[in-house]
Amino acid sequence: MEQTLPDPSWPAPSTEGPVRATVSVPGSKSLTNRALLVAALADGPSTVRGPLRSRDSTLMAAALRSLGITIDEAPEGTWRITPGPLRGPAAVDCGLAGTVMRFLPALATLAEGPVRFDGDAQAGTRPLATTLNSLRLLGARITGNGLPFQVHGTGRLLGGDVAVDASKSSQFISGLLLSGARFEQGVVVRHLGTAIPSLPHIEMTVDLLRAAGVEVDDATPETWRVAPGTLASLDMDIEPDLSNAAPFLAAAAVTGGSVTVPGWPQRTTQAGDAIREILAAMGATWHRTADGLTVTSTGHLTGVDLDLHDVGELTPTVAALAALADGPSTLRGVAHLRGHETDRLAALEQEINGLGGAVTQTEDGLFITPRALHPGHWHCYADHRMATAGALIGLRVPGVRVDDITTTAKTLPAFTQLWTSMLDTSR
Ligand SMILES: O=C(O)C1=C[C@@H](OP(=O)(O)O)[C@@H](O)[C@H](O)C1
Ligand SMILES: C=C(OP(=O)(O)O)C(=O)O
Repeated sequence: MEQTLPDPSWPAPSTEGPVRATVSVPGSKSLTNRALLVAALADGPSTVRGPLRSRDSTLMAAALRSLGITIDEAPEGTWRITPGPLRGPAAVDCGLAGTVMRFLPALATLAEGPVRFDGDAQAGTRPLATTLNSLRLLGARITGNGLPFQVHGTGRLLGGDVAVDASKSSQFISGLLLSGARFEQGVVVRHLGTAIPSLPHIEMTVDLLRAAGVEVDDATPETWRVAPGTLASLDMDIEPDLSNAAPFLAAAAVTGGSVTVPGWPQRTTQAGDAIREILAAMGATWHRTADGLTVTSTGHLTGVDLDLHDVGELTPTVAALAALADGPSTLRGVAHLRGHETDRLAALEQEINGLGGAVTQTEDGLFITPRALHPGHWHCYADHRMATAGALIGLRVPGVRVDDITTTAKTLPAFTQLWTSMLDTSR
């Protein structure tokens, strides 16, 4: 007898009414993984409150533990990180995490012994050679030019001046800066190439290093100088992840509702903060109170022409919003998204068009003309932000099935619970 296998895809919930909810979003991936790394290099134990627990941060923590760092997790969610001598042999699983594959090799040069790096098959397609070559220029011995590769740590790195082409990822620069104070000569990183994407993420790196007492000179554009020295231990709260908050705020925007995210920081280096102004440019309104950031909308969104170079992480959410807007949109400045978890420009074009949309890739972005969309399968390509973009479109288009919603575990394992309870409280 023929058997039909159950469809493992996730039926994205849709709603005709406005979404009205308060959604508490877990900690920032970018802050959590930087805090872990800086704490691992510090001269004493650090306390990190409210860290993100997700695949990317678990991989970072596991890698640091295998290198000799102690990370104790208290039940209320606080991490206590106690540095120790960094040592190999160790094995680092990068998964699909850019922060692990591009931040940890520099730290691994400071370990005594070999450190082997590997990751998901799809991680092998993400740009990485710049990280390895820049470390070689600073004195490291590394075998391999991409995943898998091995850092032959000697417990020290000379450091000094290095020129880097970071036009494909800001993480090439952040990775060198984060460990740079522990290099014998510190590090001077100069960018040579077309514009660096995601600059707020480099500001976040500099900010965190300064919080650890490291001297960083970023007065010259596209040049960073990290003085050699010790890193002080951290005592910090992790902000909510504002890029992960974006699809929830966008849910208010596309349904004519109102969503509040508690704990929205007054001042932040997170690129995701830009979602406020993007939603405002599309016709929604936002205001901040002691309760958090609230986005309210009539449900009618205008098309926009936006350069997302600094905030590329938001592109899948913004593309989904644009597909549901009243007029066409152009998203520019995000050619580097071809090297994210998947080629996000190709994936967004393919998936929105698969539901009847009209999206065209340009050299550095997307041109999106809203069309009436129909039910269908939405493929994620192992990309957490493709999954949440599919959920957002599904809110307004009944019958969208997201093929692998579990990929949201990369940065937000609780996504489906938060999404469905946002809808439950709205009914
Ligand atoms: O340093 C970081 O934490 C990040 C930097 C950015 O990478 P790119 O510069 O490669 O875009 C961003 O997109 C990524 O999600 C996180
Ligand atoms: C690009 C992203 O991640 P990563 O840190 O793996 O580069 C992202 O989260 O959108």
